[in-house]
Amino acid sequence: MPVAEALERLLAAAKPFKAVQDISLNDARGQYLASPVQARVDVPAFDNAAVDGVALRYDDLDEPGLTLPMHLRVAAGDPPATLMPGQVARIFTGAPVPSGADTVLMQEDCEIADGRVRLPGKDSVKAGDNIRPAGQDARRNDAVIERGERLTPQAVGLIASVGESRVTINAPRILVLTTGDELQKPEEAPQPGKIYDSNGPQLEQLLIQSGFPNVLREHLPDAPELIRNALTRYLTDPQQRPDVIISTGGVSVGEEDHLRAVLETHGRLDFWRLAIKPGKPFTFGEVDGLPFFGLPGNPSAVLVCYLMLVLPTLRRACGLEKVLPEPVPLPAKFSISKPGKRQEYLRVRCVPGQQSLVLEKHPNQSSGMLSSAVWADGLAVVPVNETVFPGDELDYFSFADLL
Ligand SMILES: Nc1nc2c(c(=O)[nH]1)N[C@H]1C(S)=C(S)[C@@H](COP(=O)(O)OP(=O)(O)OC[C@H]3O[C@@H](n4cnc5c(N)ncnc54)[C@H](O)[C@@H]3O)O[C@H]1N2
Ligand code: MOO
Repeated sequence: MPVAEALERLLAAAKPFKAVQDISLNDARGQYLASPVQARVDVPAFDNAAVDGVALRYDDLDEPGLTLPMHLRVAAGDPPATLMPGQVARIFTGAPVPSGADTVLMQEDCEIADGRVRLPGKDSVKAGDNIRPAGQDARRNDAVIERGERLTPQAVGLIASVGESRVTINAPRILVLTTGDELQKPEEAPQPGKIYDSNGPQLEQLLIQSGFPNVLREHLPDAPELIRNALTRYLTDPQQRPDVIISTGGVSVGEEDHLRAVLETHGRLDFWRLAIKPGKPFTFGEVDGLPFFGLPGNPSAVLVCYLMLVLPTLRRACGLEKVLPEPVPLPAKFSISKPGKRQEYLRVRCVPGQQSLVLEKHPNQSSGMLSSAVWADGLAVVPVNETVFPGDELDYFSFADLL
């Protein structure tokens, strides 16, 4: 199955997460909103001065050089005041513009001395100059951030500006199951024939960095009975029941690859095997109504499948429409002379070229390697059946944009 079709099916199957949580805005950066935030107030709440200077009525500027006493002084935080025709007010940045005034002059553009101001003529000023109108940033009752949006620091600031101190976020619990008899924990001494688990730590950090911090992790041996028991335990314990399950390993064709069989008997297998490199044995299905992503065991396949297939699906379940960043077309600095049967995601670096940034490929693209993924700053996509020559443009996704 082509990658695009698999993604379409995953997104279509994504059901909104039921697990939501009401949290302090101070803890919300990086999280996905479960309901939109509505402005309680206009922002700014009142017309206010954008500069330090003088507030007046534009029509009072008919006589260039006219010198007037300043009747009022309004600073930020002062209550609203009123200005009569022919009067001017000393005003400071952020202060409410007095009713009756429609223009603010910057103090550098007029002469202020001894409580009086010498005014310029109309030709150097426009009515409304230097006033930030009420509601310019947000209007009362409007949604300032939509459901599904991921909260950036700026979004946190905007939500604070409309008077909200708490938000409701998506809070799915994600169970990560690593499988394989060959795996051992980092704290154990190296054993013959064994390798250290890197998928568990990598996947947990990918989830946390992309806004899903509620991760449970367990390692299981290559034993179908034990895998079934563990699933049953998680599914029947309300304290631990996940909203999503992601496994790594055991989805290929070998005799020790049991995950797919467990999925078929314990739940439902929707699809298996994609034209994606790395990640061919990617598996998707459902267990007890929960989405189940079976990622291959190779660590770089885990990275690519998570970023390109799993994360977009999690984001859609949060309510987000645009689940992948726009790729940037950039010229390759390398060639691939043999067309592939799978869409390939190359670990690349974006480096300065003669005319633009260009893509450099790591010389070793083995899906068992992670050092090339650490060297890389993103992924370049080579479509099925295509060759690449230096200068050909490829779609590039930076890790920073993807996460
Ligand atoms: N006869 C075939 N063999 C394989 C095929 C195939 O089409 N026919 N596909 C290959 C491809 S492509 C991939 S990808 C792998 C995926 O296999 P599995 O998903 O069943 O994964 P495992 O066999 O369990 O592991 C693959 C590889 O990754 C290592 N691994 C597993 N878990 C971890 C972990 N948590 N941390 C670090 N490394 C891990 C494991 O030791 C293996 O070396 O199948 C190919 N074979
Ligand atoms: O699909 Mo695999 O991850 O290329 O080795």
